[in-house]
Amino acid sequence: MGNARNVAFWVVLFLLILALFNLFSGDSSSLQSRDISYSEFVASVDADQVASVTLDGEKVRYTTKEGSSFVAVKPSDAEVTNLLINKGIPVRAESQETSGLQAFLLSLLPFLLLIGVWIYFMNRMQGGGKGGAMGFGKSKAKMLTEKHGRVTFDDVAGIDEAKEELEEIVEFLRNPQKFSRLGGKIPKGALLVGPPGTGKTLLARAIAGEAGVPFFTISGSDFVEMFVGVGASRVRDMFEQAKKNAPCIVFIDEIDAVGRHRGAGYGGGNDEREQTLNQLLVEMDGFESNEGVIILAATNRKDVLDPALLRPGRFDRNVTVGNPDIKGREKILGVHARKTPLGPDVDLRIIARGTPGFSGADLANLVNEAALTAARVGRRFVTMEDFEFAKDKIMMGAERRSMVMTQEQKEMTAYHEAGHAIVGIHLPKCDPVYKATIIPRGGALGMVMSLPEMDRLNMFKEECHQRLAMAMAGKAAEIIKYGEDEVSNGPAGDIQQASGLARAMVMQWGMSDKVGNIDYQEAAAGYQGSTGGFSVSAATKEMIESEVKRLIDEGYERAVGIIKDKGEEFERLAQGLLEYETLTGDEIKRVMNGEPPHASDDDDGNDEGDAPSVTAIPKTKPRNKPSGDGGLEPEPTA
Ligand SMILES: Nc1ncnc2c1ncn2[C@@H]1O[C@H](COP(=O)(O)OP(=O)(O)OP(=O)(O)O)[C@@H](O)[C@H]1O
Ligand SMILES: [Zn+2]
Repeated sequence: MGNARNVAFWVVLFLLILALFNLFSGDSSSLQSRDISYSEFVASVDADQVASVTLDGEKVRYTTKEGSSFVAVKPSDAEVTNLLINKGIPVRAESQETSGLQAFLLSLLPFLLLIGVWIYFMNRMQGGGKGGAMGFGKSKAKMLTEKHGRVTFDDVAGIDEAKEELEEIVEFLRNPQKFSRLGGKIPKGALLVGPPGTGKTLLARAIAGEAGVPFFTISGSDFVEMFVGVGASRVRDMFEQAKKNAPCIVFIDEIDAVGRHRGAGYGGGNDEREQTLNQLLVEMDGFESNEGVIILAATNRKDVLDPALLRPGRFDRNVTVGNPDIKGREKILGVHARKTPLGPDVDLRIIARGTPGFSGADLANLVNEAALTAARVGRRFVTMEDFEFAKDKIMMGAERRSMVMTQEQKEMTAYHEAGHAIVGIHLPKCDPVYKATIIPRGGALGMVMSLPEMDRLNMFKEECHQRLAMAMAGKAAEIIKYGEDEVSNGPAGDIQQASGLARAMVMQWGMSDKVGNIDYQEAAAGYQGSTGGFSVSAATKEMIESEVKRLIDEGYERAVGIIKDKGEEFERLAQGLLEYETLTGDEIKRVMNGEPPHASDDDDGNDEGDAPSVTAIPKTKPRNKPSGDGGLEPEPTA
């Protein structure tokens, strides 16, 4: 490949030189030429002396046999031609004496220049050197080695769950034989899903670092090329390279760039991208999991990925990498502050508490900004004030404004989620609440999760009613706490969910006596013009709507009743969420009863500053892991 590129390069260079040479030699003859008037021309032109005459646009050019050439402005072609014919001199029109090869090359020149520029850019796109102009299909995967700094699990904090899930891959890479001997099934690939800056890349590098294997990194967008077939051959090459270096890790960042749902591209099909994706699927099927190549990919848009990518044998393992909670943030700050001298007043817990919604990258940035601030004023260590300054700078920056909650928003979210949780806990047919959080996630400011969330085969009427109450409990809580006028748009998602459920109850499941056991779902489809719909009278529509509203209203009233009834628990839980941000099911129950959420101590070996209520708890209980995203431990209540 490299040879072909070289040959092309030299050919072009040669042609360019030739062209330039001819250009100059052409010019050199005209350098000796002299402009003369037409009358002079008429007087001087003589058949015995003239070697050649050319009519060239506005001018007539002739060369004498002695070698000097003359240019005259001509009145008209006909006149000159007549003159020359009279004098017996042959005439050539519109072509230069030095025509032939030179003219040909000159006409070629712009074209050659274009080729040169094109080759230059192709080389640049290939990342210079090795790929070569003819090597478009070369993988652009970059290999990071120890030279680039070894990253280990110690450098990744606050996403312990994700780490644990990937631990197995590290084991496997360290000792592939052990696994294949036991016939264990090793995933070929894992998909790291999470918002930007949460440490997906870092985690992938840490796996390679822990296992001591090479790490190849490539971005999904590197595969996207305008030439059909290039992306596919890059994929092929990447896998070849990886197999040669096995055991190793290949990390494809932003896989959604290639992995989008086929046929769902912008403006219809995109052959090149589809071919690339197909090649990726083929390659993933084509190697055995025991070959020691693990493909990790990252995305924050799992929903747009082609389902084929997620099938068993491909990226069948999904690891969610979420934004860290308060404890996670503290740990991440700790990691990044390792090499930063901190002043005695710096308390990372307090910083963590003041940075809800910050991602790992934001926190890294925060430490960096604080260090810069300290350096600017000439301090030798970073103080709390520097952190405050840096935080303001980052939070007021445009980027994360939407993600980062103000204290008021945070409080409102806490009450909202506490409402959901209290109602969920006191309604026996609701699935058990296993987690409540006020950390923004996706489009939601917070959430209460109950298990099992889906896969219900049948739903009973009372259960549906209770679910409606739980869905409306967020809004009920906001109104109880802040009054009718202060309610936010936070419950929009809840209302959507409740409406969907209530409609299904009325229109599909025959759970409204008034409407009866008639399926109106089909009729509803008919409204939108699909065939097979039957028409429904206005009165019936009205009845359906009023029944849907009645069910939701009943749910809402029920929620209000429970929250008011359990006012004290509600208040405690909201405050607990404000303080701890994430609470597991057990912790919720404890907080509701006025106990500290966690029955264990903190694990940093530093008990100073811990609240007395915390240290009073026996320390023997093993630290229990919440099922959510990250640990949660008591905070000092200073
Ligand atoms: N959990 C974490 N622990 C320590 N540092 C982190 C963590 N998350 C992010 N960081 C810091 O943020 C930087 C950027 O993170 P990284 O590039 O891994 O995020 P990402 O999830 O891959 O983001 P993107 O989706 O934008 O590529 C890291 O280099 C690291 O300094
Ligand atoms: Zn809600």
